[in-house]
Amino acid sequence: MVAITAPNPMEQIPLMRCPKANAGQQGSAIPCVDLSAPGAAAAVAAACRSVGFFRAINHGVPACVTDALEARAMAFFALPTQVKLDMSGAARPLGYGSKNIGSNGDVGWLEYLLLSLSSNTVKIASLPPPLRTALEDYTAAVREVGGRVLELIAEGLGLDDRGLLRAMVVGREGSDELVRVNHYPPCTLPAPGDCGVTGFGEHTDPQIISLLRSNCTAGLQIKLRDGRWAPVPPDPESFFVNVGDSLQVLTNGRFRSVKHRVVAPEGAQSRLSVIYFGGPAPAQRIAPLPQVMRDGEQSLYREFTWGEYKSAAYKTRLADHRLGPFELRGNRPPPSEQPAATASGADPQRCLHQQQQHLYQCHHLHAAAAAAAGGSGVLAEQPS
Ligand SMILES: C=C1C[C@]23C[C@@]1(O)CC[C@H]2[C@@]12CC[C@H](O)[C@@](C)(C(=O)O1)[C@H]2[C@@H]3C(=O)O
Ligand SMILES: O=C(O)CCC(=O)C(=O)O
Ligand SMILES: [Fe+2]
Repeated sequence: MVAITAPNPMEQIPLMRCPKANAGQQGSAIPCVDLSAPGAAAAVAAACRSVGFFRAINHGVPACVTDALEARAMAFFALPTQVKLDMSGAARPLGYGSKNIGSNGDVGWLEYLLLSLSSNTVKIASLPPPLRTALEDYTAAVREVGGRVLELIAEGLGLDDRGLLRAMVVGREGSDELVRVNHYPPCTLPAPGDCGVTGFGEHTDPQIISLLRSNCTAGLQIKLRDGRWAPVPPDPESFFVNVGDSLQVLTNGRFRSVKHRVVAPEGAQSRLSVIYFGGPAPAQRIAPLPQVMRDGEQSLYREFTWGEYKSAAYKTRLADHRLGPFELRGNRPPPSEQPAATASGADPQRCLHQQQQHLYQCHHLHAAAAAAAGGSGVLAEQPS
C-alpha cells in the first residue's frame, strides 16, 4: 500500500541563504522625511527617486490610534484559528490567511488579515467591534497621511495640480484601497548562522503607494539600488512609505518601486505590521503623467488600467517582476534620467532562478519545520 501524505506547507518556506541584511550600518540607507517641514516635497521626491522608500515623521497620527490597533490586532491573532476564519473568512485574497500568501504558492512565516476599504465589502463589518473601531480610526488617519504624501509627491514632481495623485486614491469613488495586518510570531525553526526564515518573501507592491507602521520588532528589509539588502530599524512612531509599481509607471521610471521582504523574528517578540495600500479605481489609466515627461521622451511602458494590472499581478508569484510584461524595452529614457526599469528590469525567468537560489536545501531543517508545524503555536494550524 502506498501512503500519500499532504505536502507540509512549512517545508515550502524558503530559508534565506543570504545574510539577514548586508547593507552596513543600521538605518543609514533609509531616508527620513519630516512631513511638516518646509522642504518636505523636495525631500519626498528625492527619496522616491533614489531609494523608493522613506521614513515619515511628524505625520500627525496620534500614538493612541496606532497603539489601539496594535493591541486589538494582537488580541485577534491570539484567538483560535477557526474563530478567526469564522469572523473574517479565508483569504481569497481578502480575509484571514496563515502561511499562504496569494494563490500562487507563496508561503511565509506569518498570519494576516487582508481587508478592502471600499464600502461594499463585509469583511471589516464582521470583525470583533473593538478591532473594527480601531481599524476604522486607523484607516481614517492613515488615509490622511497617504493623501498628504501624494500631495507632496505631486509638488515634488512639479505638477500644477497638487491634488492629482491624491484624488486618484483617497476618497475617489471606487478606488482600490487595502489594509493588511501582518502578524509574524517568533520563529521556532532553527536557522543556520546568519540566515533567517522568510516571513514575507521579496516583492514590490503593485499599487501607487504603501504606508507601513509596525511594532518594535525588526524584520523588514529593502533592496538598495546596488543590490544589497538594508534592514529597516523598526520605529512604531513613524510610517514607512514605499513607491509602488503604479507610481513607477506614472513617473516613467523616475520613482522606483522598491523590493522589500520580511525575515521572521527569532527572539521572543512577534512582529505586528499594518500596511495601507493606495490603489486607484479599476478604470484608472496608468501611464506616465504628461507633465513629468521631457520633450521627446518615450514611455517605458505600454498603457494599461489599474484593473488590468491588478488582475495580471495577482496571477504572479511574489518575487516576479510584475511590470515586465508591460515594459516597452525598445524605448529608452533621456540620458540624464536613470529610471528603475532599466536598472532592475529582470525577466520572470531570471527572477525564478534567483528564487531557486534562495531555497536552502537542508533536510534537518525541513524535519524541524515539520516538527514545529505539528507541535506548537498558531502557525501549526493550517487553515482550510
Ligand atoms: C503572491 C501574491 C500576493 C499578492 C498577489 C500576488 O499574486 C502578487 C502580489 C502580492 C501583493 C504584494 C503587496 C500586498 O501585500 C498585496 C495585498 C498586493 O496587492 O500585492 C499582495 C497580494 C496578496 O497578498 O494577495
Ligand atoms: O509586514 C511587513 O512588514 C511588510 C509586508 C509587506 O510588504 C506586504 O504586506 O506587502
Ligand atoms: Fe509589500
